[in-house]
Formats: sequence, structure tokens, C-alpha cells
Amino acid sequence: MSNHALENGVANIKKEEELSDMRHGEKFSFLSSGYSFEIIEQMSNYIREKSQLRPRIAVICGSGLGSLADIILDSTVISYEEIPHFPPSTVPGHAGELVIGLLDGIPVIAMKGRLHLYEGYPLWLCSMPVRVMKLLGVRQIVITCAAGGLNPSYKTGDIMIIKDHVNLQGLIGNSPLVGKHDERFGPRFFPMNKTYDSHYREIAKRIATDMGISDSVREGVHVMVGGPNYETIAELQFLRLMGIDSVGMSTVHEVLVARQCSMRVFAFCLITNECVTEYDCNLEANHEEVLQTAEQRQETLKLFVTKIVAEMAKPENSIVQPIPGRTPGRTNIVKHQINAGELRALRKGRIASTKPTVATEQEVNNMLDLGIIEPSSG
Ligand SMILES: O=P(O)(O)O[C@H]1O[C@H](CO)[C@@H](O)[C@H]1O
Ligand SMILES: Nc1nc2[nH]cnc2c(=O)[nH]1
Repeated sequence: MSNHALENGVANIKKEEELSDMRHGEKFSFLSSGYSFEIIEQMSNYIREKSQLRPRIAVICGSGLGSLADIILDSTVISYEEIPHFPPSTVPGHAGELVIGLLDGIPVIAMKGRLHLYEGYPLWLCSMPVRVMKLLGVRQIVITCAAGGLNPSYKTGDIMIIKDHVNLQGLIGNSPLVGKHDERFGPRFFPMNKTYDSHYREIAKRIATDMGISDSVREGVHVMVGGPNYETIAELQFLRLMGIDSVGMSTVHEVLVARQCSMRVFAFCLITNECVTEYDCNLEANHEEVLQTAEQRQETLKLFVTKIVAEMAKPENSIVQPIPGRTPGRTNIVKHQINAGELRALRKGRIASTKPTVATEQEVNNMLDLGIIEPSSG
């Protein structure tokens, strides 16, 4: 199947837009506004029917890091191409499969391969799987990528925990979030200063120490460029001046969408190559080296990710706070308190909720995340 799913999805959006009451910004926007909530819901419903598991934790596997998904047991594997509206993955080292199963006993959903801007997909489409996973019940996400090490102290094979990013695309107006806004995906205006969960970063550093790999674990600032070419020396010198430690062609758009819908984010890069910043150096970046480094480090990374997921799954580490910024007055659901017993009952299945709505488990989780309803200890 070529781009059938993509064309189909875009056709659906156009139809919806034609039918909708178009406002000025939507009618004349040259930027796409992405799949509607209903299309994302269709996709998540398709996936939900394939597996009984309801993971709260997702893992996105970067270039050559698909083997992280190979340790998921009792898995259901769904090819991207079979999911309605899901585009195919076209890059070597990205299998293009969703894997739902148990990672050391913990339910997870993994993307074995991601979608990139340089494949010709707009950023909203590249990050669309994050919204699908949100509707599936994911609340915590581990995002991994291959990246060039720009910090001169970094070595090939290092793991860089991302503590912050520079959204180069977004700074010039190319964000997955531009276009028509739907509050059900989260607020339009939201803060980014607590994006890379400090608690998870501390956990990861402790795990690195326990594993005896802390010498090769760094913490730094990541940038996403458009690709697919690697950078010139002048570009890398410019990025270094901006305080960048690692350079890649992904991750940032997924992180944005994950934060918008209140997921807790842990992200790291595998430094697959050292960025060349001197004109008299003969080294040249290439994708084979990227995949080779990923293969060499796969066993360490499998253990690292397994241990992180185990920690993230602990009740004390899985509490999710709604991201601030919900647009006031955009919902007519009255905010009210529900007690712990009601909350447990609501989460068990498709049952009638307390006043004033009737809600499914999924809706309850969304409402909790958005701060529309509140759990109480009573
Ligand atoms: O970010 P991921 O997909 O891990 O891979 C990185 O490595 C590839 C280039 O070698 C690009 O896809 C770049 O983004
Ligand atoms: N942009 C970019 N992406 C990468 N992915 C892996 N290595 C690199 C790199 O050096 N630059």
C-alpha cells in the first residue's frame, strides 16, 4: 500500500472542513490543521480491538532502536499500514509497527519506528501517533532517538538524557500544533518549562549508576532540524553557539504533542556519531554509522529502558497532573468532585458516571487530565 492511508485521511479532513462552519483563520490557512478528533478516535478504536491490554506507558523507538520493542512479550504487532489513516514508515531502521505487550510484566505500547518531516509528512502527521496513544490511555511516554553529538565532550555510544530542547522548527512557525484547535487534545497555549520530567531524569541517572554506565550517560539540550541531509560545519557551529548538545531530525514535535495532552515525558538520544565541526576533518556523517552504533548499544539500551519503564509504572511515579492552560469556557461540563470509590468504578468500564455526565473510562481519564473533574480522597 503506498500513500493510500494518507490520501484517505487528508480527503476526510477536507470533507469535514468543507462541511464545517469555516472561520477566517481556518479557511485561509496555508497550514494543515491535522486529523480531527473523530479520525484519531477511529484509529485508536481500531487498535483497541486488536489487544486487550490498556497500557499507560508508551515507548517511541528511534533509528535503529526498534530492538527495544523486541523484548516486549505476549505482543500484538500492528503494521502502520493496516491502521486506517496511518501513513507508512519509509526509513531504514524504522519497521513501521505498533507493538502492544508486556515489558517485564508492564503493559506498554511501542512505536517501532517513527514518522519524519523529511519523509514528506507534515509535523502534525509525524506526531499524530502520540494523540492516538493518548486516546488509548497512555499517560507516560519514553521517546528515544538517534542523534549527532555536538557537545565536544560527547562520544559515540553515549546516552544523552534530554533536559530541554530548542524547537527550531517551531520558532519559525512550523509546529505540529498550528492550525485548527480542538480543546479535546489539550490547551492551545501551554507552558514548556517543565517538559522533560525532572523526576524521571533523576530516576534515569540513578539507574545508570546502578547499571555502571553513568560515565556514558549525559544530560543535555536537543535540537530537531528538518533533514534529511546532515549539517554543514557552519550550521553546527551556529547550533553549538545556541547551547545545543545533540542534533537530530525528530522527537521535538512528538514531545510537544505529548505535553499538550498532559503526558509525562522522558526522552533520550543515543549519540550515534560525533558532529564534525572542523573543516580539516575527514569524517562524514552517514546513516549506516547511525544504525551500526544503535546495534552496538542495543543490549544496554534494552536494559536501561526496561528499568526506566519499571520505575515509571510504580504508583508513586505515575501520577499525572493536567497541564496548565485549559481555555476557560470551552466546555460546558461542570467541574465537580468525584470521590475515590466513584473514580475506581468509573475507571473499571463503560458505566454511567456521577452527575452531570455519563462517561466512558477513556472520557473520565481525559477529563481528569484536563482538570474538568477532580479526584478527591473522600
Ligand atoms: O530521530 P531518529 O528517527 O531516531 O533518527 C535520526 O537518525 C536519522 C539520520 O541518520 C534521522 O531519522 C534522525 O532523525
Ligand atoms: N541532524 C542529525 N541527525 C542525526 N541523527 C543521527 N545523527 C545525526 C546528525 O549528526 N545530525
